[in-house]
Amino acid sequence: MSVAKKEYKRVTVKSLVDMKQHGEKISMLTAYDYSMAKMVDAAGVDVILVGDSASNVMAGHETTLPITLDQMIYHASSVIRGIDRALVVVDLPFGSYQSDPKEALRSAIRIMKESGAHAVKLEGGREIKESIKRILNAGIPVMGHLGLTPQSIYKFGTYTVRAKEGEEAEKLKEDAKYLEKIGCFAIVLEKIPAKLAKEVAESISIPVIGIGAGNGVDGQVLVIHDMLGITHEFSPRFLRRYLNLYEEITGAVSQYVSDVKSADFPSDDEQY
Ligand SMILES: Nc1nc(=O)c2c([nH]1)NC[C@@H]1CN(c3ccc(C(=O)N[C@@H](CCC(=O)O)C(=O)O)cc3)CN21
Ligand SMILES: CC(C)C(=O)C(=O)O
Ligand SMILES: [Mg+2]
Repeated sequence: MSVAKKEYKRVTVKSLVDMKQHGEKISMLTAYDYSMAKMVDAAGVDVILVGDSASNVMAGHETTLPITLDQMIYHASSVIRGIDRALVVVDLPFGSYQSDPKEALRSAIRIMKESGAHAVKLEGGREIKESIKRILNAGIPVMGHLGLTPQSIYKFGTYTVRAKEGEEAEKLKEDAKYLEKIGCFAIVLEKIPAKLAKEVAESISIPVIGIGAGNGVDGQVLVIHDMLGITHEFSPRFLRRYLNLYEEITGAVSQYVSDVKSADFPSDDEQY
């Protein structure tokens, strides 16, 4: 397909749907702080996700469950100060939307008001439809998230590929259609068979962004620490590493340590 590339001054939820219509793939990466967001935005990424994966990569927790709404707002407000162009989507953290639709809306409003973000993302399909509808009714754009939903890790017990079986695949397809119908502007599909993801992307008109969901979808997302090789022990098959920053950074720091110990640093030129 020929791709007429249009430069969007500021990416909006509408420009993403436009991109799908024109066959232009959507690039999305996570960021959790000002300096990283500035680089990711300058490099031309379309969507920045302030993911609850901050719980893992920023705070060192084993799962995404412990991160709080206040902490997500802190990360999101830092990211917003770093960007000129990207659309910024923020994960509603575990516990901030599952108990009831009113609380879900309150949580989404806090994110929009206190961080300046442009949209929120919630994990789940029809189980959380009332919450999604309430947030949408308040004029807040919602991104869906189906397939591997890390906030439900203890229900499944593993991070293996989801929706390989008929029934789970059918449910996912119906959920995706439902999310489109009620007005979500895009959907993340995480770690499901490429064939199923392609089928879903072709069955709806809103963009489908994949992570471990193959090349038949409308865009891709990765955790920035993974693609830069900072989380060097995390090696799922879907990950492409563009740098090995773990080695670069530990190398630079150990050089600094040795320069300080040997009194090589600072030199005559590096003092007053
Ligand atoms: N650093 C980081 N990257 C992510 O992509 C990410 C997070 N954290 N935290 C939240 C979720 C969790 N995600 C995950 C977690 C594990 C696998 C995974 O595939 N892990 C192992 C074992 C899977 C298995 O049990 O089969 C793998 O080898 O692929 C994939 C996505 C995606 N998200
Ligand atoms: C992996 C992406 C989709 C995510 O939800 C996160 O980073 O929290
Ligand atoms: Mg997440």
